[in-house]
Amino acid sequence: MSENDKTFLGLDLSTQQLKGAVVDENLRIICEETVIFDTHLPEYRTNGGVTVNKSNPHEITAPTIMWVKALDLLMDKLTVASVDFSKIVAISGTAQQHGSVYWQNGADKTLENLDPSNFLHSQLATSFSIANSPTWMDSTTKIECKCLEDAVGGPEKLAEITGSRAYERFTGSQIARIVVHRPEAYRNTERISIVSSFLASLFLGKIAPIDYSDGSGMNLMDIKTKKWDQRLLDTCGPNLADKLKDPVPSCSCLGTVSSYFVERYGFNENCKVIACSGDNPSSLIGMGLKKEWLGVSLGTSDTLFLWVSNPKTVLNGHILCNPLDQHAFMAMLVFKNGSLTREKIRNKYAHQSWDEFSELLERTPRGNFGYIGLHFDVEEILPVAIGEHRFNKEGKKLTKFSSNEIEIRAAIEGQFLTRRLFAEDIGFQIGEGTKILATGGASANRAILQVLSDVFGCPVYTQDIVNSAMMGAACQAKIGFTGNSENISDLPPPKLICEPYKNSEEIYKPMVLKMREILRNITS
Ligand SMILES: Nc1ncnc2c1ncn2[C@@H]1O[C@H](COP(=O)(O)OP(=O)(O)O)[C@@H](O)[C@H]1O
Ligand SMILES: O=C(CO)[C@@H](O)[C@H](O)COP(=O)(O)O
Repeated sequence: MSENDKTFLGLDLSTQQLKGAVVDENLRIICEETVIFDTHLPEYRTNGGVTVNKSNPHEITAPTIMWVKALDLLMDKLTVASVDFSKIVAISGTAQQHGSVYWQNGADKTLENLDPSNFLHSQLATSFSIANSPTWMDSTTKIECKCLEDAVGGPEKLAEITGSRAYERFTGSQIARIVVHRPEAYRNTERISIVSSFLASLFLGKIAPIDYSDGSGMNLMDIKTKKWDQRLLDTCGPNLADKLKDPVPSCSCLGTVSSYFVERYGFNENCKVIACSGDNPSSLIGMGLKKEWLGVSLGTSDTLFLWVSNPKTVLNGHILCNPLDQHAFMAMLVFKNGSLTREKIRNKYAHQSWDEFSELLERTPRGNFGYIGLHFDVEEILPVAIGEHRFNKEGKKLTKFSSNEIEIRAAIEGQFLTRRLFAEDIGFQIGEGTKILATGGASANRAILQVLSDVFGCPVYTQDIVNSAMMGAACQAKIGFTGNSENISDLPPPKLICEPYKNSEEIYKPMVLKMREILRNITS
């Protein structure tokens, strides 16, 4: 195979869809396909890729086997698109963070002996001891979170060790809940994966290890030593070290693709499988995020992240292991009510049209006459709050606003004001010289980015690829293959999309203060 014939496969198993892209040596996309869970796999009846338990709305899961079937479907789509699988020299992936997969006793053997004439989903149907994987949207583990913090001496101590105080969606407390509520299923669990290492396992034909970066989103790992903390493992469940196995450096080579993919799709038997990671760490890679930039991902969740060398302990946010540099870290803030909330607002006030939504958003003045809307459709992480809240300039609670455009701007400004407030609280340097690099589905919307730019007082850039997590996965494949992280300099450069209006700081600085007051009232 000549140099130029080499290709890489990057996959993104995110909340709402599974995407895959084949890229060439210069990271140019040759082919890209998507499987949307709600529409392409309606038999699983998910909404936004997840299932909300009707009797406990905090319990939000996804059928594990749906993700397997999505991979079968994606591979078919790539085949129909005439991808030459024999040219792919390395595969890697990215996935929603924190979600967990419980492999039934014997699953590793099943993975090793897959029959290439059959679909993966029909062969793995009985391989999961828990059928519905807890997702990052779940918030059922308050009790377990308290136990984790108590085990090491409180939230600060846990944040110092693992990079985060206990969060309900983090995998440690989720495992602990399974141990309490499904003890029999836990006993029958051979191994536990997080969604990214689960994706790697399907290609590897054996249960894959967890990478440092996504592993630091579990409240179980010491982010400095990169080892599981035994006290935390013991608090969550018996023999947990055996079920997790040791984590590995991000972008490390795990082995070659399983014979199933060689025989069924014509992959080269030397094709490497590179450790998969979480969608936010992969986005940091796929954006080529430099030190002076703030990454803002507007996907199902909204996240803010940046590269940090010497992180402080933070209580409202996370420090994760950096996926590119084992001595560095990334700081991150996550907001649950991102795109699905914007979609709700669009459907209610703009006839389900992004064009109409954008037009109405652009028609209202910055600051929105002081009207602020907060929409926490599922329990928010920052702040911990739920429900719809509307306020006028004087901070008086209202039940609705007088027009659709005021509703829209109030909701979008409300989102970005809370994001700025929490970003400032954990010391993100926002101001002169800060540049935002936006990604994720909603970064295609210029009107939304203008509000982001005005509220933060920074210019906003995007890249030619909307899905930086998937591009990050392709980069991981290339880095793992070549063993060199300098090899990803071909990423598209950031393009300036909008700059803040001159008086935006005069408008939004006081509104951040007002927001602080509002949040104090709705969360107390
Ligand atoms: N033009 C648009 N304006 C605003 N939001 C958009 C637009 N196009 C797509 N989106 C949002 O992007 C979201 C999906 O983003 P994406 O980053 O693909 O999600 P994830 O990776 O979490 O599955 C959708 O829920 C949709 O609301
Ligand atoms: O919980 C987090 C990060 O801590 C979320 O960001 C998930 O990783 C889901 O990501 P998207 O599907 O929104 O990309």
